[in-house]
Amino acid sequence: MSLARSVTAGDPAPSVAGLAVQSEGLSKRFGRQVAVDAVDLTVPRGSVYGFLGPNGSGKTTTIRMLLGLVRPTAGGHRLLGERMPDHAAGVLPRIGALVEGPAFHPYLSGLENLRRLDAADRTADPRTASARIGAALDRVGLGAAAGKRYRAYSLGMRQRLALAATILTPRDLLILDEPTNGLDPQGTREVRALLTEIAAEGATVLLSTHLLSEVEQVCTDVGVMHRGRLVAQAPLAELRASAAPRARVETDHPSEAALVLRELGLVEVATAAREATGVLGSVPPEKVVAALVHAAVPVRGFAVNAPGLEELFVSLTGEGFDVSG
Ligand SMILES: Nc1ncnc2c1ncn2[C@@H]1O[C@H](COP(=O)(O)OP(=O)(O)OP(=O)(O)O)[C@@H](O)[C@H]1O
Repeated sequence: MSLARSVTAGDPAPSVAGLAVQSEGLSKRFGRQVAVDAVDLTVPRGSVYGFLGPNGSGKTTTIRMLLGLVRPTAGGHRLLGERMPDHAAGVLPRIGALVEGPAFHPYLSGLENLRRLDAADRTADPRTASARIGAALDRVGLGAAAGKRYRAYSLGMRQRLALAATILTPRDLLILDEPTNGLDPQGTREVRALLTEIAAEGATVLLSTHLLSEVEQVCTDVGVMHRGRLVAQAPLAELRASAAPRARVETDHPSEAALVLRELGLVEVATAAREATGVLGSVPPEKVVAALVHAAVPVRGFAVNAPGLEELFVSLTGEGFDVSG
């Protein structure tokens, strides 16, 4: 019996069940402008998925569609395996979202603001409210500033309070739009550590960012947006491997050189008119040179190209990424 047939009607297919977010052809037009163009997201459960792209590439609009804050022009999606928006009532309480800061009251303290939000959550037990709110404030590093009025909070503190609001109750999925925006370096480090911790506890985290370094530091998976399109999506380790250092041998005898590269254990060995290339892996470049000499392959030039993730993404999008932070 096929796996597909063992699933009862109406159940999501097993592959879908393994995904925290899945979209098909998700699209949004604003008048003539296509802001999001047929995006197929696959966010594995338990991953920290970096939704990476320059400003204006469509990340926020995609996130707003995922959360049902804006209606797609075309396409659809599932969250935690459930078709949206049909199952919104059951699924949304399991999701924490940070999109545009929640409406915090300027004259109430951070603590009082969280109390209000918590009280409005019908799924939260009022008897454990104080412990829950205190823990959330501590986790985002606002314990000491809990009694301060929101209007006196810095941008970074506001961002942390918004984050605290998303983790008041345990969530299966966090969807965060630029969660480290406006934070100082220390705050940025703390929030990144917190996200890693939340993921280690079993939740899936989808965060948008324009910082490649953020993806490299916290994410297990990445989706790259460019002008409304998802131009790449893969586990980070896979992308790193495809951006791995490659040896390039300039020679009039490319097939002989390729043979040497293969024998040494280089992978993805390829030949062109006057060159042979291969991914070095753990083979040191000097060993390649020595082997070529030993095999008497006439070499005119030798180079190691290590494109790195940044170069790989730039080649995909034709645009640079902000690598600071
Ligand atoms: N409500 C709207 N009406 C018209 N155009 C919009 C609207 N919202 C977004 N856009 C346009 O859609 C495109 C994608 O914007 P979006 O905010 O989704 O990008 P982004 O990648 O999140 O960038 P940023 O980080 O600057 O928010 C932009 O060109 C933007 O101007």
